[in-house]
Amino acid sequence: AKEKDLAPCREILDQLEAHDEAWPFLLPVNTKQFPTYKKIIRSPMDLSTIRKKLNDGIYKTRDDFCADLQLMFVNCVTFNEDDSPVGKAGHSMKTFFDSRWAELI
Ligand SMILES: Cc1ncccc1N[C@H]1CCCS(=O)(=O)C1
Repeated sequence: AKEKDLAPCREILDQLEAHDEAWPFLLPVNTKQFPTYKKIIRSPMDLSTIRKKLNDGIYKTRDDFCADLQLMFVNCVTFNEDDSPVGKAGHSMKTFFDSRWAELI
């Protein structure tokens, strides 16, 4: 198998989707509920979109996958206050992701 295959990405994504604080990230942000979102966030990203891209073979490397996760977290910090429910969930999810990602050799 390719030394840097994408199987660990599936595994980490499974764990992110199952995380207690994944709820803000499971689906694309609803721009009707948050009308300013599209103006402030130029490149929306969420876990369902990442799952589809992974399944459709869009990611060629692990780092392509990692970049979309980081985009999702940066969008969250950009739009949400750190002490808001969504902001706190985002920090928690990023800490979890970063620790699992670091475990990959
Ligand atoms: C990740 C994010 N950034 C900015 C605004 C909203 C969200 N997520 C929403 C997803 C649907 C449920 S919710 O509306 O409570 C939170």
